[in-house]
Amino acid sequence: MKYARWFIDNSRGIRLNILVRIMAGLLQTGLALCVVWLSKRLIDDVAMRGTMSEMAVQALLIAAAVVAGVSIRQLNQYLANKAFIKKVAELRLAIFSQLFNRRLFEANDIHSGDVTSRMAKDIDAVSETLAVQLPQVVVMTIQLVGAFLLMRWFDSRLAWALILITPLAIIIGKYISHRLKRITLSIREDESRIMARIQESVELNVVLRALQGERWMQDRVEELQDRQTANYIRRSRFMVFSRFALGCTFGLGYMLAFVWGAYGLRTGAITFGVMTSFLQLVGQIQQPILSLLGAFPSIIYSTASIDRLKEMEHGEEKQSCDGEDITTRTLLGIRMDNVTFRYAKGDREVMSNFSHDFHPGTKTAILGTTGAGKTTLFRLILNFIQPDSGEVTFYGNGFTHAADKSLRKNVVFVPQGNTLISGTIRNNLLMAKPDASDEELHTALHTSCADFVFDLPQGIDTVLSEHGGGLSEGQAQRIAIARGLLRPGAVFLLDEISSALDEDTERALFSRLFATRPSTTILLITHRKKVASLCDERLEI
Ligand SMILES: Nc1ncnc2c1ncn2[C@@H]1O[C@H](COP(=O)(O)OP(=O)(O)OP(=O)(O)O)[C@@H](O)[C@H]1O
Repeated sequence: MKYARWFIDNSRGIRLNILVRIMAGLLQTGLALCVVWLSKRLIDDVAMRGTMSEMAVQALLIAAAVVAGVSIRQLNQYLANKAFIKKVAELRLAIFSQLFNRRLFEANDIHSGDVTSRMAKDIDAVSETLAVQLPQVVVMTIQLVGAFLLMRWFDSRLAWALILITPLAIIIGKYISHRLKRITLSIREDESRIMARIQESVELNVVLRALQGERWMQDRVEELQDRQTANYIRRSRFMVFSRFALGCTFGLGYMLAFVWGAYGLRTGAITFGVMTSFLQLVGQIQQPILSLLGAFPSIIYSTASIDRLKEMEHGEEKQSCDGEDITTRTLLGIRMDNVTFRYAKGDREVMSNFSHDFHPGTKTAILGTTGAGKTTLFRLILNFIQPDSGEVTFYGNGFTHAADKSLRKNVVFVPQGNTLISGTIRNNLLMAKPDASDEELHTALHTSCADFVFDLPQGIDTVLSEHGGGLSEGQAQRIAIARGLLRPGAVFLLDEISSALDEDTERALFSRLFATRPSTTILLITHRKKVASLCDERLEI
């Protein structure tokens, strides 16, 4: 039921397309049944007693119905492709935007390689079911009912005999669906693990080679690959078995119709026309049933994918107000009152009853041993994580507000490490302020001591590869600082931004920064005493 709800909710945007295809499918069914009826008339009435011209008219009618049927099928195919492409794009965008709303630093975070796999394979699987398979199932069901009713009109006993096979198909289907879903889930999970390993191998290629860990990594991928292959084969065997069982059932059904018809012809109970119709109708009942059986595994696979996509929706970031950014022009201070925090239940407390007041406009150096909780402090201020108890409050001239996502516009955060993306230096900077003028970009680069950019042959339009590839660590760090400087914000959170800089550049950087931002409240994490001595306050964590 929950899957039905998901499909209904997500059919938005392609409902008209689906409706048109169902109507077209109905028309197609009507035409196919018309062909059956016209064939019967051609044989029983026109061929036996009619004139040549009547026969020609009848044959033309059949040909027209056949051509119309084929045209509608092609149109259906085209519309199905269109709906599929549209749904994939829509779902991908929706899931992509959720990436920026999910709660961060959760214990059960999904691996980035897994996210990539879900965004490709799972989205394709559910879109295929939603846009292609399900509408086809509706049409096939209608076709089945239509053919059944027409057959009942010709000979009700035979129709019932054939339809009795269906419960058998349902029982077999139910038996395999449960196992099929389990195998599919484990195939998808392994796919995610493989993608995660591949992604890490690309990203940490140099490290792996230096550690001579290539063989180790290849063995891990091979293990996963072997397990996945075994599951794929298990699933195929399962499908072969089920198709064999169902194929036999329907094959026998066809034979039953054939023998029944032959017997009827012998006893004179039916005409040659009825016999022809029988055989056509048996085909028309079998074909939708077989198509339904074909659609069945894909639908099962896609329910596994829905579960995996839903997992990505979970854990929306908390926000106290209605999502509007709050921007304040006053100087801002940050007060931490008795803050206690641990990352997950059972973990040790990273912070216990921590209190401190970062006064408006002050520059505070935050020092402490590795793992003491300095970065965690920044995450709390940015509200990426929330205290288990205690409060983090922003305050200023007549302004007080609990730390919240809506206040992020007032905070500039420059994390440690290389955080540049591929593309030009300009684009890396514009990410922080899309409408920044050239002058603003130049000023930011100068303040962050990144003047070296102007000496590059392509200057600010130099193209970088992944993670700012093409630059040294220290150069990338300074561009990341310039990017932060383009943001508005009365509070700067700088996490070891000068760790890759030489002493002279580091001193120049902080003196330019403090000179150009005299009233900005700056919290900077550092391990260097010299940097700390440039600040108004020191906080040991
Ligand atoms: N996402 C997380 N999940 C669980 N524990 C975490 C997570 N991030 C950090 N921790 C733990 O919280 C503690 C504080 O980490 P934090 O990154 O704040 O330290 P730090 O003082 O910034 O260290 P460093 O100077 O090495 O950057 C560490 O013991 C770390 O193991």
